[in-house]
Amino acid sequence: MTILDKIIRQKEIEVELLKKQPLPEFSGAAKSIKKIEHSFHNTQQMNVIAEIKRSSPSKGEIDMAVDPVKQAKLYESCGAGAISVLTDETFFNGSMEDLRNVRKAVDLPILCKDFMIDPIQIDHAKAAGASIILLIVAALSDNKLQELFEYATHQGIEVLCEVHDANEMTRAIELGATIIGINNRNLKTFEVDLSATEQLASMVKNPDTILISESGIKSRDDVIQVGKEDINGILVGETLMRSNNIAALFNELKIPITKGGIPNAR
Ligand SMILES: O=C(O)c1ccccc1NCC(=O)[C@H](O)[C@H](O)COP(=O)(O)O
Repeated sequence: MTILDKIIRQKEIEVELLKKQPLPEFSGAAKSIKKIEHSFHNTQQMNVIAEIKRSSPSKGEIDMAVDPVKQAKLYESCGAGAISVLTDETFFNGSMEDLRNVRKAVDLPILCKDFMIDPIQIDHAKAAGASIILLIVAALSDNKLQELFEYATHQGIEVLCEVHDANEMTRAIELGATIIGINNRNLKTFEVDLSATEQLASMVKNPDTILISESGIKSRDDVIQVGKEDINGILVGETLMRSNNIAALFNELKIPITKGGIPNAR
């Protein structure tokens, strides 16, 4: 059984529990939630989705003592375009409470980084103040993917549709996903290969699709590599969480971009 299978099995248990709980009040109601779809178009620098990640199955403990609110405010002040909060408890030591607290502290779009298999999870993400949720194509049948995509969209929640290979990218395009994340990490083997972004981004022909390169990005050179294709943003977790100079790291990662990719990257 792969780690993704184990995570999904755990989510099935959690979903049954969520269905027995009352839905918390929407804590982010007072905020005007900015959309990634608008803010990631036509920018002049690489957009950074900065992640709050205490630990992970592939790396173990990263920063168990992190204060998610302090970290999110730091990301915002350094120019993050959005914040990703890992809300899974069992495998990443995150929580929906983290997201709720971050929502109160920052005005940026917030991605609920979890493993969605049921609409009830989208309700809880929305109630905590998420503006965008993740749908991992590898973890969902076509029917489930469509159901969750339509449900989230109908709720006014944006969807980051995550792919790792050509077949998944075809499914995301056929679904009509407007924001596609190319995960450089294979969630079954943990292997990271930044060339996944280059290979899969070229399959996207709609210039309005927002493309995000996810995982394994550590340096300016890595951004230049994934930016050979026309991507709009990068999702960075571990490197930011381990950095002791986050402002300098943002300067390194926020490379000028133009339509068609980073100038001179090829
Ligand atoms: O990070 C993992 O080990 C992992 C394992 C299984 C499923 C998902 C996993 N990570 C979620 C992510 O997609 C990353 O947190 C995100 O892309 C940031 O990656 P990184 O910059 O490499 O921390």
